Amino acid sequence: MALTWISREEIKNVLTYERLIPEMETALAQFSNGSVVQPVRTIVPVSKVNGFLGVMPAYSQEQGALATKLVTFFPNNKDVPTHNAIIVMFNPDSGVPELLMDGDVITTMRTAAVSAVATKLFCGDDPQVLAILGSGVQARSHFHALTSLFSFKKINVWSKTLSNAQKLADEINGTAYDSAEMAVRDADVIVTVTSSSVPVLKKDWVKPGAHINAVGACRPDWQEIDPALMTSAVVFVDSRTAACQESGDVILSGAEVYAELGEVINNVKDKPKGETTLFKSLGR
Ligand SMILES: NC(=O)C1=CN([C@@H]2O[C@H](COP(=O)(O)OP(=O)(O)OC[C@H]3O[C@@H](n4cnc5c(N)ncnc54)[C@H](O)[C@@H]3O)[C@@H](O)[C@H]2O)C=CC1
Ligand SMILES: O=C(O)C1=NCCCC1
Repeated sequence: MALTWISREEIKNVLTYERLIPEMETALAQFSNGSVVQPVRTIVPVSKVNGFLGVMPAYSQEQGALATKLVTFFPNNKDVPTHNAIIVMFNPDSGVPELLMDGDVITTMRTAAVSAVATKLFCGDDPQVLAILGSGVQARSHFHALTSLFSFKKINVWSKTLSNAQKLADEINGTAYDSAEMAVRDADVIVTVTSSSVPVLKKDWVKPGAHINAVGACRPDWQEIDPALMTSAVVFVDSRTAACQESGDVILSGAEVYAELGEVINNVKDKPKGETTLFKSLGR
């Protein structure tokens, strides 16, 4: 059996947000209309580092794709990234494994591309101010994905450590804040991309009608969002089943999930008008 390896450099050379964002819109639509088989991932806790191994299989007959992503999240990593992933592709007719590829670049870009789809659905064409809470890998990918669609007049950055916020702000021509409240108060789009397991974004700080992409806190006992914000915003998810099993922000607040993004894309659910919207991203 000859297994082809596709490296992160090869993936970086072909993957662009211009291609990925429309592909993610299609994938979300197919997931929600049932044409993709994608059970909630299996999580193997690695408790000594408060991390996990996630096993994420999927099958699309339409696309002739049978694959599994294996991803680790070790939040205490310092000299290597906190997330590491590989993807295995099997021949969908024979079940023979054919491709092994880097999963880091895809995880990094795919996550931001899905937030970009959500932002485009709920924010109109002209959001002016973007706030990013967090300053790691996803903070950077979200900057790139969102600025591939929108021309923000101002980009605010907050991080737990001010020097990290400043470093990112310098890279992206943004403004660093030492208070999350100050960073988000005039924002039309807010992205929470932290490894925090307690809320970093409060309801009272958010401008009514803003859109939030809540990307961290993917375990049932972790939160990134104030419960009062979860229950007052219109909440969207990538997968309703996953949100009810994995999202502490949904489970612990008791927030109602209004719709999957795919249901809005498929015109099964209406878009809210003028309300604060929150996309709780868990990953696919
Ligand atoms: N929804 C999805 O599909 C995906 C979600 N994620 C999640 O997004 C988040 C960010 O991921 P990366 O940027 O790759 O990680 P990273 O390790 O590169 O960055 C993490 C950021 O969180 C900050 N942070 C850590 N603890 C904090 C705390 N207690 N309070 C506030 N900030 C804190 C760090 O300072 C850093 O800025 C993680 O929670 C990760 O699991 C990552 C990939 C996919
Ligand atoms: O979808 C993914 O990949 C991940 N989601 C949550 C955090 C770990 C990676």
